[in-house]
Amino acid sequence: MDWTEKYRPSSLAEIRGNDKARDALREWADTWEDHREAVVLHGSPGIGKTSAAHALASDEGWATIELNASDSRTKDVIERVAGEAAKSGTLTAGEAGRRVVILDEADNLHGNVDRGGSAAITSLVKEASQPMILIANEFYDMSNGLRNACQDIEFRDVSKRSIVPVLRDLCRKEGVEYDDAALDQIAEMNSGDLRGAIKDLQAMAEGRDRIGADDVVTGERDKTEGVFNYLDTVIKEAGAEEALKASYDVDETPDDLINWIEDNMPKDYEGEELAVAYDFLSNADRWLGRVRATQNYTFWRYAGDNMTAGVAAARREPKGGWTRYGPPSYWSKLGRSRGTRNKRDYIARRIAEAGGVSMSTARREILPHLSVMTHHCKNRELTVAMTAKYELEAKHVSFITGSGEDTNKVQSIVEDAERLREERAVENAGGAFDNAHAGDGAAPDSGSDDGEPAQAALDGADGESADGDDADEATDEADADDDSQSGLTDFM
Ligand SMILES: Nc1ncnc2c1ncn2[C@@H]1O[C@H](COP(=O)(O)OP(=O)(O)OP(=O)(O)O)[C@@H](O)[C@H]1O
Repeated sequence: MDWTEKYRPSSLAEIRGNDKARDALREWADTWEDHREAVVLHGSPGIGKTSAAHALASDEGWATIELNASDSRTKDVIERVAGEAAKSGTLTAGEAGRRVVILDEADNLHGNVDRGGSAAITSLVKEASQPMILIANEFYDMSNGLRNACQDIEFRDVSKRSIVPVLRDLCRKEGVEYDDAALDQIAEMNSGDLRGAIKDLQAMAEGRDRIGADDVVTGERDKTEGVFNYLDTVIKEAGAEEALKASYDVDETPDDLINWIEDNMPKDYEGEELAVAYDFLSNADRWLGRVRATQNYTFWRYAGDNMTAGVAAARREPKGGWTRYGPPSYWSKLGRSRGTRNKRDYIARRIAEAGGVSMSTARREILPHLSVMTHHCKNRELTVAMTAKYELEAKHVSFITGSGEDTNKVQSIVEDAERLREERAVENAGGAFDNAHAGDGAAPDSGSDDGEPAQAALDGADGESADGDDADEATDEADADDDSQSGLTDFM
């Protein structure tokens, strides 16, 4: 059995490393009758938000119902639960009949925004006759209205100091011996993610009576070895079916595997086969998105089929020789934790909307390119222009440029961008009847048409990626170029 489930805290007292949040949550519950507000628990994945919600309910003797915010059925269910409970509430005085709704992924309503998802959830939250606990990774990805309708409690990453004793305790309960250094290392590797640390510990304990410091390192190495073999099979030689079989031996989730394939496949594939393989990867990506939105892990299969059998089937001719495959780049890896993935996807969405390109072009080609050009805000003018065009907040600028969110540099860029946007709004108001902009809902854009790489990337149609080196080339070029040249015109 999964240790994270087996040892899931059953009472708030067992939640580690977030004492302040824990006390605030209890206080919220104890005073719920008076304020009747929902609460949102927010913070990185794996630090105990969902566990705290359930533990609280168990402490209070409340029944729970857990729903996913982006699921289209959620609204109906909440209405039913809230309605029913309201009725029974009149019969049973006191709290015995209380039900708490736990609403996961409250920051992931984008897919539903068009259909009024966020507004619908907000009004439910406001009207609910029962306590509601919302869970989010990124508080600021929630709509303004939804944020304002809730109290909020921040969960912080669980410090290494709090993780190690949990691991030690689990080892004792499971009768596994350990080196302190090994547990230290596991805690370190998982930087704040207690669930990740527990999962690593369990994986390492399998088939061993003792976890030594060496095992921790070996564990990592073995894992990578497996991926290289898998890549060799899928990219170089296997048919679809054989490729699928190889994927059963890899110790990586499809979420991680797609990054490995995406970064290494273009080293061997070219032309038409590359384009077809990219299509399969986009399909896989969509299935991964569905898993994230619904937590329905059976979809992983479809993601796996697309990225494995699909990529193998796209190959037109056998690939010989030896290729230097490498671990996923910084940019692909960023997708690994839900927090950063949300930020990355938010920016990609802004780029896609403003530039009329697909999300995947925005994410895989334009975003890395912008990042190189604005690294540490070195090209300030461009960074301001980008911030204005895509209407980015400080945290997004920080994400793209690598400069700290709270630094003066980033803050002043956001302010200047705001000013720039206002100036342009005034200019544009003057030319509101200008047909040249008719139907262009995006931020003002002079639409220069020279052949700069950034321009090409920003205009790039999705199907263009027949030459998979495009993105790399564009990035290299930007690196080598004088930054003030490339792409600037597009924002100005
Ligand atoms: N603070 C904590 N104290 C004790 N156990 C924890 C804590 N955080 C995580 N865990 C362990 O990790 C598992 C998963 O945690 P949980 O699902 O509550 O995290 P989460 O913050 O809600 O993550 P996500 O945002 O991904 O849902 C729990 O079942 C428990 O075993």
